[in-house]
Amino acid sequence: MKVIKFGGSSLATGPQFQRVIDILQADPDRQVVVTSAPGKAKEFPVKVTDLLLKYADQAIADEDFSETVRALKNRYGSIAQYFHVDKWEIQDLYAQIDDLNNHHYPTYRYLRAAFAAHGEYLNAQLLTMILKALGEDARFMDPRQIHLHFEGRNTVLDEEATYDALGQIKLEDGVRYIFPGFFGYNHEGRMVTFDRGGSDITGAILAKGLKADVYENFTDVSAIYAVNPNLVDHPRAIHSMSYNEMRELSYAGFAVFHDEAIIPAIKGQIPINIKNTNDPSAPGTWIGPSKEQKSEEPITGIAASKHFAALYIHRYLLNKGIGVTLRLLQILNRHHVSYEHMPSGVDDLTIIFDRDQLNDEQIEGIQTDIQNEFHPDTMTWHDNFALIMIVGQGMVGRVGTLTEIVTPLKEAGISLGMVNQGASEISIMLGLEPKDADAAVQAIYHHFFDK
Ligand SMILES: Nc1ncnc2c1ncn2[C@@H]1O[C@H](COP(=O)(O)OP(=O)(O)O)[C@@H](O)[C@H]1O
Ligand SMILES: N[C@@H](CC(=O)OP(=O)(O)O)C(=O)O
Repeated sequence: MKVIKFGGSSLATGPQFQRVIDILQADPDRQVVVTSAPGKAKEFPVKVTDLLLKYADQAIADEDFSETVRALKNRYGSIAQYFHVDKWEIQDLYAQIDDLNNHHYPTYRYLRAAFAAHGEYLNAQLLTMILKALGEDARFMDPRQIHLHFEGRNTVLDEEATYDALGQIKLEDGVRYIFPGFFGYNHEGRMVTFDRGGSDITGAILAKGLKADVYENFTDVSAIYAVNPNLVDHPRAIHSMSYNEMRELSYAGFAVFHDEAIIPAIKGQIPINIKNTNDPSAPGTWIGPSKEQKSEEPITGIAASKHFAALYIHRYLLNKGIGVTLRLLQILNRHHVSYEHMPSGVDDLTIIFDRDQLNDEQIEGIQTDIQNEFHPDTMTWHDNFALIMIVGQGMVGRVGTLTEIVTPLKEAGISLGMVNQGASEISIMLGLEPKDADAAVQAIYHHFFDK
């Protein structure tokens, strides 16, 4: 059995839905289907999830949302019309859009989650209707088995409850099960969403929980490329890579697959195949356990992400102080802040944060407490910081890779704020100004791949 997830670009229009149906019908093993909300298309520049969040914010602010609701109905209506879906069935979807604003939600966060989740919730219902009309035995699955709750800014999966519940599902031959992605429910039965792009995570959880042979993830590119295709023309495709390589690359900016979606796949040892809905015969990219044979290329991919911030602290004999790191972490804990990385030198260290997770009050509070407790010689806050991750199993034990990475940067006149190599040796992280990040990625890519 295969779990097959379609991204928003694959389900954006009627013709795209037809491609999805052809892909499903080409393989009876594609039994568990995960849908995203309709994404962008040439004629629809805004994703349905963004429209729903706009609708939510307008409802919260007591503003007129009639135009937004019209746009939402138009998205589902145009797909339904393409397949001549029964008028009453479309009306039912429209009523669910209208009804969103008639419910009570305990907080704005739950309200926004319920609105956003309906992008996939309605799309899964629509796909089920269309498949049934085509004579398929298709069943809509409300993802009640996926137990989620909000914890601070994060969404947490209750693994035991989820995998117990999924373990109870007995799949019948010849039936297709259509699950909406991106959300689950808390113990009060409220919809709780993952972060943006989280339908990939739903697919991975179902693949593990239902013991799939493979997790197919259909998107709008024919492979994962060694570099973001928006930065380099015709970049080299990655045919296969390890879970750990993908985890690092998606963490650092390969938005094609959500970084947290790797974890259930690793735990269930489910191979992942990224494929293109518009070119389904292309082999795509395989992601699985570590390759036994060493790759010929030292580098598998280069990713960049610009949503970080960094705090640089310098004080002579910082390394001699006992419990310095512990006390720093206690300060972060007091301000409910988590950090991403903490590379250190003899007398200094840098703490790297996800900028999107911080507010101004926390930034101020952390600096004041560090000032009072450590009296650093220098402390500087970099509000915008970019990280580049150069990843490759082929770097392990290889001599001179770092020189090869920094040489093209020197030639391009790009200065680095930080260099850090992970203990696993499969990645090297560079920290630099966001304005230099794209040029740095291009320079490193051309050095390694344009030979
Ligand atoms: N290294 C990469 N390889 C392939 N695509 C990438 C890479 N980095 C970023 N992307 C972007 O990811 C996009 C696909 O992800 P996404 O838009 O989330 O798709 P979907 O709607 O199918 O979920 C591609 O169109 C591409 O622009
Ligand atoms: N629809 C949600 C979740 C998702 O995973 O979408 P996509 O598969 O289009 O990235 C979002 O836009 O974030």
